[in-house]
Amino acid sequence: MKYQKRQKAIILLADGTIFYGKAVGNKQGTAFGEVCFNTGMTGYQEIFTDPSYFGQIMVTTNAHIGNYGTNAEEVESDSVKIAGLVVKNFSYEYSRDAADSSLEEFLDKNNLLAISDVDTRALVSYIRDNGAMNAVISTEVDNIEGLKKQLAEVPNMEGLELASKVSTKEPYYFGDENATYKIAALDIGIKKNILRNLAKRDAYIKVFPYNSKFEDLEAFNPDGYFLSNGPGDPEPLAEAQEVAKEIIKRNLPLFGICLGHQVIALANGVSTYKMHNGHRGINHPVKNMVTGKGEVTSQNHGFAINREETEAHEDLQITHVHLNDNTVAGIAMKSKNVFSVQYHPEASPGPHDSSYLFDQFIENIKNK
Ligand SMILES: NC(=O)CC[C@H](N)C(=O)O
Repeated sequence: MKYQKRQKAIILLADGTIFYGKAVGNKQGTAFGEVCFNTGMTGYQEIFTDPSYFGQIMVTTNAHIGNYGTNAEEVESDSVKIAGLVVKNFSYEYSRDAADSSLEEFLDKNNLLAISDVDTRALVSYIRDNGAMNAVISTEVDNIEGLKKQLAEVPNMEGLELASKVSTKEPYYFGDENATYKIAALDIGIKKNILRNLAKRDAYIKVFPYNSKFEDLEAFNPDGYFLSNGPGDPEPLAEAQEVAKEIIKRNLPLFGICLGHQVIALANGVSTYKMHNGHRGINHPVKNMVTGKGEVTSQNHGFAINREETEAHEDLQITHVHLNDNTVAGIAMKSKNVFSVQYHPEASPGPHDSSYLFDQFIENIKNK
């Protein structure tokens, strides 16, 4: 048996609640972030590398994590983006032909602190009841008071701008340069599978840093514009909102996913708010209000757009609704070539019910 004497570890929540566990591997250390949970039964590697999770400590509700190893191609960015990991059973062994390393090696390479043997069911039901909050995971189990002090200094997710921490520093290209359509994508935390989905639909994409100006994107002479997913609060993203306003003003084809959707709402004067607990999983039910059809969707967000303000807005239509809590899951502008969704049609991980949204974007470009 590997690591028979593993370090004791804790997760300490901002309200003082403690859950106990053990460090994964030989790791020792401390990591801070906002605690959140994902209910997906599969797709842990995609989750851990999704830039939208930057600054968050991930609790997985699936009881076995690591059992199918990792594969260099199943990433949503070039590194692990979560701040820390909390699991029930961590599998040091893995069995899958396509895997090229164990999850333990993968996390070590990325220097990520993970703790296991935590009663994640109790932890998740606690944070479901008490709402999103900051937390620390640590092997310093005898330094609770010290950890509490440090934890109190960690900034709140509300109001926090994080896109700059994960965005590309320089523009780059994705796909085949001879493709039919050119798309300018603003990277406020973009997932690779969004780029793959656009490229697969005959698009050549230029990806721009979070603080680019509309003119920078326009200089690529794109047929369509895309605003990506990403971490943190959408409210402080003034530059991205400005880009959205300029695109909207010119009635150019625009599609936004998750953080990008929130930015489009803000550009229309609709406010966003922090949810009690976000939506994170791969079986979230959404109703398409235009077709009346249901979709099972992949979701990962802790903020949402204000429903009343969206309803009152004369140029906005609610196209998608989350069936668990009636929050707005998608919007379109009535007089413009602009639409967006709060969830993840790129589905990495997740079901493919919503991939038609990428087709719709390409149609919008064609019809322009
Ligand atoms: N996946 C995302 O783009 C998340 C958007 C935003 N950071 C939120 O938590 O709501």
